[in-house]
Amino acid sequence: MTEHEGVSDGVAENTRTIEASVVTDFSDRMSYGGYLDLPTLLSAQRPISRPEHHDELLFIIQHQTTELWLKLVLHELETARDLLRADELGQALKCIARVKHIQKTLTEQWSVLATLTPAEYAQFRGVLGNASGFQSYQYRAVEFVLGNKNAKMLQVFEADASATTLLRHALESPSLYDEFLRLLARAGYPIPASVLERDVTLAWTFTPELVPVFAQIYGDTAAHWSAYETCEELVDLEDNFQLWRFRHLKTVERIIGSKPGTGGSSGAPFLRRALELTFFPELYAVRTEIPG
Ligand code: HEM
Ligand SMILES: N[C@@H](CC(=O)c1ccccc1NC=O)C(=O)O
Repeated sequence: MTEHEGVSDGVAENTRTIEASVVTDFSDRMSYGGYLDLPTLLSAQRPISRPEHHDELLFIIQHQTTELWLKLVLHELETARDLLRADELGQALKCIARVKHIQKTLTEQWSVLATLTPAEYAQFRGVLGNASGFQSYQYRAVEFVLGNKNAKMLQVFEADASATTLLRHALESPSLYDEFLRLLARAGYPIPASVLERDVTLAWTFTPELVPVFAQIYGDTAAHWSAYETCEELVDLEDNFQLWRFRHLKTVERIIGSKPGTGGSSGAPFLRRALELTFFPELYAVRTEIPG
């Protein structure tokens, strides 16, 4: 032992001394793996190709991590919607800010899957049968919470009672946009009664009467700051959502070209049409009305 051991021990070996205070006995204590239930999480990757294809693990983990993030996106968006209902605008914006970061991560993550070549994917695509991301109920619930409702999307979940319950609840609840418009009405903005009383189970469609309301907000941002800020946060959400859809489409094009999808759709052409969907059309239309 040298007199400098306290600071230099292990440095030459490129190892770090574990401090004596570090807890090592977890026989009777909460541990990392126990808290996170890692045995469950890490036993949920079960490739089914035989012999097992090297890249199937990538395919599974890409989907599972997306589903985990979607779970949090849904949690945050539902909370944001409830906070808008309670006129807690600042707190709602905090949730939306978090969702925006998750969306960026999800969009960026496509580059990992893009390392899967067409030939590699073709070697195990067959085992997927008719499974498809089209059957992601969390993805569909996020679309619903953002207002793009479509009751027909519940059809594919008929054999899955818990997915149906989750989606039916999202279908029948007012969307984030519905609650924002109700908040604006409470704040004195002239939101038409037809908007406030609409059937919230239907997809939101372009409502021209709202454009002058937003034109007033965008025409004097200082006077309408909190409404304006929320509008721009919603535009960010839609923008990010579309970027994810675009990267999905482009990844699909490079991996399966124009092959039909395992879910039974035409594949890339079907995904391309999703780029025409919009959550907050009036927030885009208002831009045309800005003088100049
Ligand atoms: C090799 C990679 C992938 C390919 C070739 C692919 C292909 C497709 C195709 C062709 C569809 C249309 C439905 C069908 O007929 O199957 C679809 C839908 C979908 N996929 Fe993927 N996908 C891939 C990866 C992913 C990943 C990683 C996710 C993340 C969860 C995902 C989520 C979705 C979702 C949510 C839909 C429904 C989209 C909509 O309704 O517009 N996909 N995918
Ligand atoms: N629809 C894809 C298959 C696919 O990507 C997939 C299969 C099972 C579980 C999730 C999937 N992801 C997205 O559609 C295809 O047509 O190749």
